[in-house]
Amino acid sequence: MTEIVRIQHVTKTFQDKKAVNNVSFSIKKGEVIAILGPNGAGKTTTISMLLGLLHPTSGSIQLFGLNPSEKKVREKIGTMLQEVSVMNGLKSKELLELIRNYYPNPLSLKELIQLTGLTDTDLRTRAEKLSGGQKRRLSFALALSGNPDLIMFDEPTVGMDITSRNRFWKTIKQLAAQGKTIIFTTHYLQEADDVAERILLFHNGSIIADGTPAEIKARIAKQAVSFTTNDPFQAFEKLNQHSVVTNIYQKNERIIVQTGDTDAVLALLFEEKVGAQQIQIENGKLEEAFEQLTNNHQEAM
Ligand SMILES: Nc1ncnc2c1ncn2[C@@H]1O[C@H](COP(=O)(O)OP(=O)(O)OP(=O)(O)O)[C@@H](O)[C@H]1O
Repeated sequence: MTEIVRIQHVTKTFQDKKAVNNVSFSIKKGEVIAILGPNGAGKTTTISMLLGLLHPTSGSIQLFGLNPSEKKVREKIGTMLQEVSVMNGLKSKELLELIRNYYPNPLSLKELIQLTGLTDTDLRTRAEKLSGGQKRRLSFALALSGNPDLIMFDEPTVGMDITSRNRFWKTIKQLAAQGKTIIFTTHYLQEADDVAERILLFHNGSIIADGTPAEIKARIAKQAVSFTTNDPFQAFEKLNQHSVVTNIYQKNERIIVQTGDTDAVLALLFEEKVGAQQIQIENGKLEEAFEQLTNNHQEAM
């Protein structure tokens, strides 16, 4: 598969603050990537460098095998930044036509309307009179107007209501299905889990985990099998002898068996005849994985 993004040993220092610290990763065509992390993790700085708006203090960045600031690269990129600023004096439709004309292979107005949900009223309104939500729709349409191969967003859903948010992610999934490469930053674990195929988890300027949402969960969130039984004491005794059981405890009426292999524990429940009822498999939550990863990392430093 074609490599679209390659970042090698990139560091960005502001005064003596290392906002991004020796980060390397590459992204292939068609991947949907979430850059996830708490405040100050280095997400915006990374996206800004990918967009060619900031230059790395050291290390190298290539997009489509070229420098991010080259015209050939810029024509293939669409973006919507946190601060939405649009040109005053023009109606949305005029602005869209203007920007579309910059690109060799733009999307039609009809396609842009279909993708972003821009309304007739939006299109007729002058840029300075647009509401926050209308501005967002316009800037999303502007981002897509050049029919970009690579789309990058910095916290795209901040300030969107739930309907706009759902619509936005539906469109992103549609674009991903067409083979577009998509990178977005977010604080929201749920968003990363729902939309991204791969998460780069940033903390203090470094990548502390890189994998699918499922891999990140499996790596550290504990999975468990839980059940009820008439004889908890006997269940404890029997299950505790097996090395596949990492921890066992009782919570409310349920016995919780933590493990790296829920299938093996399930088999044990029947082999050991512990009288298990109402059996459930509990998968680790991404929220917990996120907290544990960032906490562990802090402790290690
Ligand atoms: N222009 C700048 N000058 C000085 N320090 C900066 C500058 N830009 C960012 N920083 C610092 O670099 C670190 C990383 O900032 P960055 O904005 O990349 O984080 P972030 O993960 O996007 O955070 P948030 O989620 O709050 O937007 C922070 O400590 C920030 O204060």
